[in-house]
Amino acid sequence: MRLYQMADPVRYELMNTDDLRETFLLEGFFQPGKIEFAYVDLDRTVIGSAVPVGEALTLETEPELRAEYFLERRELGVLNVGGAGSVVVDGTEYSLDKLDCLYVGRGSRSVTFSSKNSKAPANFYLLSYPAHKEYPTAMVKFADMKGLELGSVETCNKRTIYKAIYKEGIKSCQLVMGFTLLATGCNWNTMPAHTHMRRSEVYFYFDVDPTHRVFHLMGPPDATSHLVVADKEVVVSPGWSIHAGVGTKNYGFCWGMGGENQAYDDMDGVAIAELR
Ligand SMILES: O=C[C@H](O)[C@@H](O)CC(=O)C(=O)O
Ligand SMILES: [Zn+2]
Repeated sequence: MRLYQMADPVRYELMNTDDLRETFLLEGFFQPGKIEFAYVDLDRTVIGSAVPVGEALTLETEPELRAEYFLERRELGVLNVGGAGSVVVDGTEYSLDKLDCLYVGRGSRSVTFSSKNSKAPANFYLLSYPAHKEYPTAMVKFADMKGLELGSVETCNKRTIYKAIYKEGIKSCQLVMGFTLLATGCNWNTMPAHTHMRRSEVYFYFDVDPTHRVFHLMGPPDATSHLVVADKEVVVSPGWSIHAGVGTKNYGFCWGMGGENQAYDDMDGVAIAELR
């Protein structure tokens, strides 16, 4: 498992493009037939992917976790951004079509991933945080999520926020997870931007046209930088950093958070004119 150590705002100011990319941008997930993981020291986030092709893939513990099994002290969120698939948790099967989301509670011993059709494999995005108690494993289908409409065509940021794991939805210890889909012709996410010191956030961009890119904006509001992000890449956002982006075309992204406060609207907003 790759290990990432986050930079603080002081080191951030000294970083060039390569430094920024090596620290905040995680590439190389979604290898066919494999499970991939990265461990980020910030909030002890584990980020991963599972792309089952043919055989089912099993969630194995990692040496760095010093745990008998992966979810011994952790909880896991799973979002399918590929073809139809299923996840079996301790003998119970959950069928996940594209954009269906599963929460797997602490203490679940056996987790396996499979695809319905190897030619159109499931692409499971995985996000895990430490958990202090067990909450029941639960799935929410895309069709049953109530979207929150934000933005407008005039400001190029018309988009729908779908919350899956959150206070009024699937319960968890600290994981908050959902995704945002941009309307055709719109390209700005999370603008106006915000920070939230009580939680770090992980952005996973998907459905980015392979010939297009998203310019992800990060950093303190008065000292922003950008990362050029391709499809299925991940950006880690510390509490002191804004997280927003503008694509050369519309796209989707999964946002996931860990920390001490699950209130979705606990954000410190930044006026657009304050950004530098
Ligand atoms: O803290 C919450 C997150 O930054 C995202 O949910 C914001 C987002 O999806 C959007 O505005 O498009
Ligand atoms: Zn946020």
